[in-house]
Amino acid sequence: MLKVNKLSIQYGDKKVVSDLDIELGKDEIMMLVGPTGCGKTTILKSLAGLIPISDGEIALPKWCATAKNHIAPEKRNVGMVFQDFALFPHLTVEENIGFRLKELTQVNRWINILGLETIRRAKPHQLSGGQKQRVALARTLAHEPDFILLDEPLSNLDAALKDDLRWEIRNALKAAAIPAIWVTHDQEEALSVGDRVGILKHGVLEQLDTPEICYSQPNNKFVARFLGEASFVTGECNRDVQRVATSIGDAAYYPTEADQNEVDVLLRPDDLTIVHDDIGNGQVEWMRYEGSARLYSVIMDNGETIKVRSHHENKIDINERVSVRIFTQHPLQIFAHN
Ligand SMILES: Nc1ncnc2c1ncn2[C@@H]1O[C@H](COP(=O)(O)OP(=O)(O)OP(=O)(O)O)[C@@H](O)[C@H]1O
Repeated sequence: MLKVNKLSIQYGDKKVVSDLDIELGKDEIMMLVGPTGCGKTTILKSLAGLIPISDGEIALPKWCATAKNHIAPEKRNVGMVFQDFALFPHLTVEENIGFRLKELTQVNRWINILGLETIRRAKPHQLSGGQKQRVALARTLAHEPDFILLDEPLSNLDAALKDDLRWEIRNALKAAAIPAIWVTHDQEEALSVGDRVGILKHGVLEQLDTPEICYSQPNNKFVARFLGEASFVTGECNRDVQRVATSIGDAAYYPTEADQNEVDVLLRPDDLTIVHDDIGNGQVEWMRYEGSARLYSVIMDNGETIKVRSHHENKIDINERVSVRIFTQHPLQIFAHN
């Protein structure tokens, strides 16, 4: 189990990470996301012992690092997987995976699990990007680290490959039962492969929870906007029946402190329906074709802008009148109106 307690990190006078608390279960995968420059890589480096911390502690059962008690990287038994694979070019796949290992059981185990048998004697320059990343992962896992840090491991690979490989990585981490922190810029990846997602802003963790909770019950509008398309419409809460009424329909809501009369209601594009309607309640501003779906931006007659996702066969031209309605059966998240 990995425990990070009130961790703060500074570069000179500049505080980059503040009061970070994370506790990971023994085989838990935490995705770490946030805008560029918010401190994700800095956090990974501090956990690996590559940079000093200014406050707080990082603890595993075998050691505890603090500002005064720095633990050297090689004493932490941490595994790292980078976007550039970092393989030794002159060594074969099996030599890379077994680098400095005396015993080859783990090497053979991960070659087998990650499907590298046919390339075990190849050199890195003979491998595709996906194969290189599998080798890098196998090397990390074969060394049996106590925890693993992944810094955008898939960002140098093409989209089709990413999809499969992210699941292979998740399955391998689970098979190894090692806690992992995985930094990504890909929202879909963050929501689909992690057990929990941490959303960071200016070095502060805004929310750390399951993907479902972060997506459907974000703590604030920043988190809501960061994880997927988010529209906000004005609503009025009726506490007696726990429903919120808006200009495009009403729905149940998650009770929060923002439970005032007037609130802002979070709508995801899939919470809504859109049909062509000459009278309607809004007008299509733009449409983005996504293959199986179409994403519409609609300017409502009351001035609010709403994004709606619809089946690809539901084709509506720009500037056409439409009717947009709330469709979802699940409660909606509300925020204080501003
Ligand atoms: N060695 C350094 N010295 C001084 N400032 C640094 C150093 N490394 C990073 N920073 C600053 O710390 C902040 C956090 O950087 P970090 O690389 O951790 O962000 P990030 O969230 O990983 O960004 P990205 O998503 O772009 O990779 C940034 O403002 C960055 O400019």
